[in-house]
Amino acid sequence: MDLDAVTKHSASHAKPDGLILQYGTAGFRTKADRLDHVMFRMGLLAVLRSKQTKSTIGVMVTASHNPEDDNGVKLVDPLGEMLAPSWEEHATRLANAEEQDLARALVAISEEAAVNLHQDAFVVIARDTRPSSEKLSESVIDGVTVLGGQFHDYGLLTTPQLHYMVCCRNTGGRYGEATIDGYFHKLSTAFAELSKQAFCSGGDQRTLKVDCANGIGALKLREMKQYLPQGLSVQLFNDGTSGKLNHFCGADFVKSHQKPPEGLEMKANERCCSFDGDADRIIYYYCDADGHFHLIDGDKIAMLISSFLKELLLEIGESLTVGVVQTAYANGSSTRYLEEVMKVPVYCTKTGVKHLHHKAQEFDLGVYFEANGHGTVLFSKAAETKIRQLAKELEDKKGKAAKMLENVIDLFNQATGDAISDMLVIEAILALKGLTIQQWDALYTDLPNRQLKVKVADREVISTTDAERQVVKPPGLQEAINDLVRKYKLSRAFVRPSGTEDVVRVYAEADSQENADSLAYEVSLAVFQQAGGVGERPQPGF
Ligand SMILES: CC(=O)N[C@H]1[C@@H](OP(=O)(O)O)O[C@H](CO)[C@@H](O)[C@@H]1O
Ligand SMILES: [Mg+2]
Repeated sequence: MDLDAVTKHSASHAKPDGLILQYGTAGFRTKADRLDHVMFRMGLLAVLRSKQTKSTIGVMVTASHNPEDDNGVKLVDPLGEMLAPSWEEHATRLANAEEQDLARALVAISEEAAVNLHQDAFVVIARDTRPSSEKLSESVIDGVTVLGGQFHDYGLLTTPQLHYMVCCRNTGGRYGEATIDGYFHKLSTAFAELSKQAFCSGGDQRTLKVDCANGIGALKLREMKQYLPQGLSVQLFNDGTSGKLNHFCGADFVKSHQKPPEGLEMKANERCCSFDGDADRIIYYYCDADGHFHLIDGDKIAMLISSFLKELLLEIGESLTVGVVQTAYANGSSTRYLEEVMKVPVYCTKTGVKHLHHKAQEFDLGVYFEANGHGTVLFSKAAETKIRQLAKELEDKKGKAAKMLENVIDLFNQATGDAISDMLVIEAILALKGLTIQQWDALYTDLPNRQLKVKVADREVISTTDAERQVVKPPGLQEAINDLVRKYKLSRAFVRPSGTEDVVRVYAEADSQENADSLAYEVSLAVFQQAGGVGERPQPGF
């Protein structure tokens, strides 16, 4: 390592005085103008990780659903998964090192992680459409090259597309070709094959309206349109030509405000969906004839997908295990429906995709979705081999089901949740089953719920257990929540410190919206009072 060169280059990526950041649930995120040093240092770290794993590592510059003037960065590990936890610690340490300690921190990390410094390093980089992203990705490249790493800059990609590229590059092309064309080709071929019966020539054209959050999803979906069968017409809204990224639009806005995005004209019963700013989340919705808005979130998506998979498995007569992984934010009705009606085992993990992904790997077919629309399906190696073999051997109805499952494997992005890939899976399932969005929605009714944020002086004073459903500290807070929950029917509430924002999140559900709202308010007040709330006290009413 040429530490003198590192120190010299680092001087032009100076760390703002006193700035301390944490590699959180989704990497580093803050205002874009405070991130230059982090980008440079993540370039350095990616080189070390690449040398250590003897693999290509990805660096994605994005702040997903956060405002346009934020930005962020995360590293993608060899198989397209999130960075390993021990390296998250290295990332935090490197990002927070004072200028004069940077070289020492690099050496310490290399030693602790037993990095062979003579090994070659290769890093792939991509970015979202934020105005700050291009400059920041150049800083990543500066970090990579100063340590002698090779790189390829993909330029503009969705986050899941970068995960896909990393996975392709480290699996000798078995997963697909590591180009944008390879991605489009893989997904569109699987989609066309899976849904060919539904989209055969002469059939009705199905229309889907997509709110692209004025982000990267718009660019990539527009490029993909030419690959899709005639039978599916995808109409893009909030495509970035005029509106601001994530501003009153996108999956996060729609899910958290439970209302339609601006910039998308909805007629009654039209099928619509929203991507988030880096296109790794998707949410569906529609307005009924009375003008009521209906949200179909990640829980209902998981339900639709797992029921389709179960039907196909039943058809081929294979007893492969299907498990659904959720977080505490999953609507109580969804958990009940999956367990009691569909008889699918459901597991709850901590918030954050890496936890769900990890749990989902325990099943032959692991379906995971956060309620906010981030998710995918993972197939174990054994299940994939079995299904591909059956697709060759079986005939008639069984053979058809096995081939469909094979196409489902290819259509899902198994590295991470992917709005484009998930959208195509959902569109295929709805078309094949002849389901309208209303019929899908009607399979169960969500319990009314409310999410709130509370500002506290230090959110780390709250610690939780039981997949974040119970508070352990500060003492007395969980008892207070229990007492409040007891006042309402079909109620549930929990609080946890956010991993991406400086707030404590409060979630409540109950038998009516009014009750969910008051429970959420009362719990917020308890947090404010017992966990050091700052600023304005929570107020009732929304
Ligand atoms: C309630 C909620 O939606 N939380 C989000 C949010 O995490 P927090 O730790 O709650 O800030 O951002 C994560 C990263 O995008 C996402 O995985 C997660 O689901
Ligand atoms: Mg995102």
